[in-house]
Amino acid sequence: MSRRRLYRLSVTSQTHTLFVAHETSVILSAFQQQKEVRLKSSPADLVTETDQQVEKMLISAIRRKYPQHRFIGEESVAAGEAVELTDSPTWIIDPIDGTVNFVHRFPFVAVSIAFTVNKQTEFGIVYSCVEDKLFHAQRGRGAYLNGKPLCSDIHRCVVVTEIGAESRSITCCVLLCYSVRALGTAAVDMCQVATGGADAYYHIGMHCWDIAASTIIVLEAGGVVMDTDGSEFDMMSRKVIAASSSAVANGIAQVVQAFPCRRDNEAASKRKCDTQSERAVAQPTACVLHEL
Ligand SMILES: Nc1ncnc2c1ncn2[C@@H]1O[C@H](CO)[C@@H](O)[C@H]1OP(=O)(O)O
Ligand SMILES: [Mg+2]
Ligand SMILES: [Mg+2]
Repeated sequence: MSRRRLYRLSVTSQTHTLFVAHETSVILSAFQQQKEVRLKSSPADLVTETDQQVEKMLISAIRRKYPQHRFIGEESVAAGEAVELTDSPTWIIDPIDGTVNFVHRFPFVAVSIAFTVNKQTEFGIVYSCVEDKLFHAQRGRGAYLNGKPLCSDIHRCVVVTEIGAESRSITCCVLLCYSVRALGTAAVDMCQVATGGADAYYHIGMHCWDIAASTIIVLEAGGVVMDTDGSEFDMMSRKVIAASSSAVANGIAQVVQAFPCRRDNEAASKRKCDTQSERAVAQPTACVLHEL
């Protein structure tokens, strides 16, 4: 499996070459192997050595180039780090989205990386490794699948969601739409809305690293992203609807009944984290994502 995709990310005045392919080749070679699996919060919340290894590789590569930048990584948070989204440049990373799939060799697993400045997402990358599909979007510059532009001209009435321990609202949407799908990776589910494979996606209980990158991909493809109650999307709320149009999104918001979820940044939100030095780093927002 020698598929390689090379991205050059230019952030502020610096240029950093991020070999997304290097990390994903680790995932692909581990995909067929026997894995040692550990449980996190529930029997459906798994982690493998590969999740941890890929997150470490990504963070150390980015940190070498941008020592001032901050990170929110799924496995770092599982190891005890706080979720603090500040105005500072922040990378939000899910090293393997779809770990249950990865463990079972169900071929939908993705690396999800978003980059935010002033709490706004500047770009997002979702790489569905086995499918070899690379979705990316940059704020104001559109969304792409393997380098080809995406648009949101879609009317196929397929809804994607996840049916996990915390996805109790699925029955509401089954009544509403023609068909429901669940791929087992929130990032790829949401990219289906960006491609037009699905009309809508909703999920309650996922985390910010599951959907940070795919949110900008849906928006830049012309789609709509909102809270499950129809209010403005809040990345930390653990509730999301993504749809091809406001009408579809609002239709889902009317039937989905959310249940209480602890916010991703609940503990951290009480802390003051916008220091002067962080603001200074956050000023230049220009960033460019090039496919080479
Ligand atoms: N507590 C939770 N409830 C629902 N979905 C969750 C969840 N925690 C993670 N997910 C994500 O939901 C999808 C599976 O249903 C995956 O994207 C999975 O991410 P993960 O594989 O990175 O853990
Ligand atoms: Mg995930
Ligand atoms: Mg994960």
